[in-house]
Amino acid sequence: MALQSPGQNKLRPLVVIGLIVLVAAGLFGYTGWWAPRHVTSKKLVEVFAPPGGPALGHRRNHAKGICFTGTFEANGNGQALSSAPMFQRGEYPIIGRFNLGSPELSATDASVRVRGMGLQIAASNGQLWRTAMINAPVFAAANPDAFYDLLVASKSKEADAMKNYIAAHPEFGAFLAWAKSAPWTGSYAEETYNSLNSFEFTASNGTKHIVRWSLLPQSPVTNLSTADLAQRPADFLEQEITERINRGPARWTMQVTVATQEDPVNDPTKAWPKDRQTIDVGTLVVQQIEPEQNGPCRDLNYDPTVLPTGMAVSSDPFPAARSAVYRRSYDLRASEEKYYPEGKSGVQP
Ligand code: HEM
Repeated sequence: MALQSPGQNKLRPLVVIGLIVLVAAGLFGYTGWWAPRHVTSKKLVEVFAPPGGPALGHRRNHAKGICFTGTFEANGNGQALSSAPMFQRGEYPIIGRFNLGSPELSATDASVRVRGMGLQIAASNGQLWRTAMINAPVFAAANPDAFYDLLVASKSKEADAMKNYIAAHPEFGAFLAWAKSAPWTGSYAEETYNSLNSFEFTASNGTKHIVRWSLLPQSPVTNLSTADLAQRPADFLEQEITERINRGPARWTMQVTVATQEDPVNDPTKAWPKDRQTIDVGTLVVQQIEPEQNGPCRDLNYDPTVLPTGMAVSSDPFPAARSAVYRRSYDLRASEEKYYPEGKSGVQP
């Protein structure tokens, strides 16, 4: 029988607590995207910087954009999936932003393949749903580390950098195929915007589903030829959307797609099969173009983890990483006072 001194007995609870902390920290690090073997938000923000340096006072990616306001008209059908207050039939105010997927503030609209939309829907009880979506049907990388490696390779001076990246990441192929072959539309109003990341919805009865969502344009879609595109002015998308909304609102159907057990929920490079259940939950109505420089979007960070009751992140590693990166980008641009356009919005990041 082993003998224990009174001192050893006193220490035991501390040792046990220490072990629990170590195991918990290990598990947390294993699941957390910021564990040492993972890329950090600092590196992710820095890798976007163009050769001439970042656009000070502006978003570190999707720098060029145009703000809007309007309403989300919920039809009530979303309640079958989520108890989110903005899924109750009714109208909810929105603040959104059309943008180009580039860190360059001076990018020409015809040169950027990825177009995006940042969106905030506010419920009357103050709860918010923030999302940032793009027109691609799949994302370029399967996880934040791979996305970092892709950005590094795309900027590398080594001739084989991209070739090597593609060889090591065949999953990049789906995005590449879309980028090469998808038609270019002539308007932000004609784009489909996809969440790509998956989230967990919980209905009032406790039922849970993993979902992704998309905004499908109700405006007719006209594709531009390459020749047409080449002739468009540098800011044609902003001019077009401003003129269009001045004439009347633009609308999108918000569609939620429900995953089955077989679907990959933690990898946005993988589309789900076309036959998955979808529910149209309402209509997004863009009513007013707002000033970009000092308007209501300036102080907003479309952090995809800002979610109402009934919505939560899933096992998809992107939203947590994006939250940290968007926060860092926000903190940087807001602290660059000389370049951060002045204005009053009252909106909190
Ligand atoms: C690890 C992956 C990602 C990184 C590092 C990243 C990085 C960034 C950064 C730095 C910003 C600017 C944030 C701000 O200052 O407010 C931004 C904005 C944005 N991102 Fe991402 N992003 C990632 C993934 C995604 C994905 C998966 C999507 C689409 C599904 C997306 C869509 C957007 C859009 C639309 C905006 C502009 C939102 C706005 O208008 O403010 N991003 N991203």
